[in-house]
Amino acid sequence: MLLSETAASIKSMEIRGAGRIARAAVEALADYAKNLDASDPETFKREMQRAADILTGTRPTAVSLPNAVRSVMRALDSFESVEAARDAVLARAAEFVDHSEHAVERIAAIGARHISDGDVLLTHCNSEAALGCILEAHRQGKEFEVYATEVRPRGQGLVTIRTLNDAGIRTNYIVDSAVRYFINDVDLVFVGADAIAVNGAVVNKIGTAQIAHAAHEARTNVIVAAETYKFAPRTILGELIEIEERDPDEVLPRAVAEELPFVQVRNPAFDVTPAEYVDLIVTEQGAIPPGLAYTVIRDCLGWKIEELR
Ligand SMILES: O=P(O)(O)OC[C@H]1O[C@H](OP(=O)(O)O)[C@H](O)[C@@H]1O
Repeated sequence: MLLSETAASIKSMEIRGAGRIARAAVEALADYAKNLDASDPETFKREMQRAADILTGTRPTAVSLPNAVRSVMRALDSFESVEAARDAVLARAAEFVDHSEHAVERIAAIGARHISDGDVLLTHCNSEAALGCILEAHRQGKEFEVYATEVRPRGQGLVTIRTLNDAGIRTNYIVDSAVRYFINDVDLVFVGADAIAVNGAVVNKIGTAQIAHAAHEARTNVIVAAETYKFAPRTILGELIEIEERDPDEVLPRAVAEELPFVQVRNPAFDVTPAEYVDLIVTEQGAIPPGLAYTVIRDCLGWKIEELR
């Protein structure tokens, strides 16, 4: 796939899910590097940076995207020839994809430990990391039931219920607004993350904060499954995660909206769940309380404060 095609697919959400977006971007960068005809290393680096900017500009919220792109671009910090730079990019990209795939497996193994026989789980949206935990617990023979939300407006819940159904897991499909109605039947909420701030706040699909709030009120634990590259280093400096607001057409057909000139359709794709509504974040490095998010940024992402400016 051409770089522009990957970028378009990420933007249109044909490629979606924070982890998948990160891997697709890195693979597109590697592909671009493979075919890039540059006369000197500086030109190579400049062209790569242009490609990196196109990819990171597609969706603003999932921090996995800039983190992944930056981890590959750091290969270009020092190099002697175009060939050496190309090899370094390809090696870094392969390393990232491998790390990402292993991280999802490791999270599944750690997260599954928190699921017990007889549990009723609730999941929102379609998170590879969160579903990995649920599927792994099922694979281990644990008997449980899942509530999965519809996920307006894009309906990612349909992907989730297909996966759960194919695995043979008993699933209840509910509209997003039915969460509080059912929350007292739920033992554990399992969701993914698009970004995690230094204060442990979790940015995830719109509706997650409402679910976590209802869970908090019902004393139901909320577990977030997220690879370490979803933690956002720049939040150390007080930077907020940008919340993507998508096309109103996703919510209301344009023809209907046009008949209602006083109505503005708002379509934020994500919301922020405060750390106090999150009980545990499962990463590939282990499970941590949200208050330890800073240590993940410091120890796993390997960026010094000076580099963040
Ligand atoms: O990386 P994984 O765990 O698959 O997904 C993490 C999150 O990414 C998705 O965003 P979108 O559907 O791309 O907007 C959802 O918000 C999901 O919870």
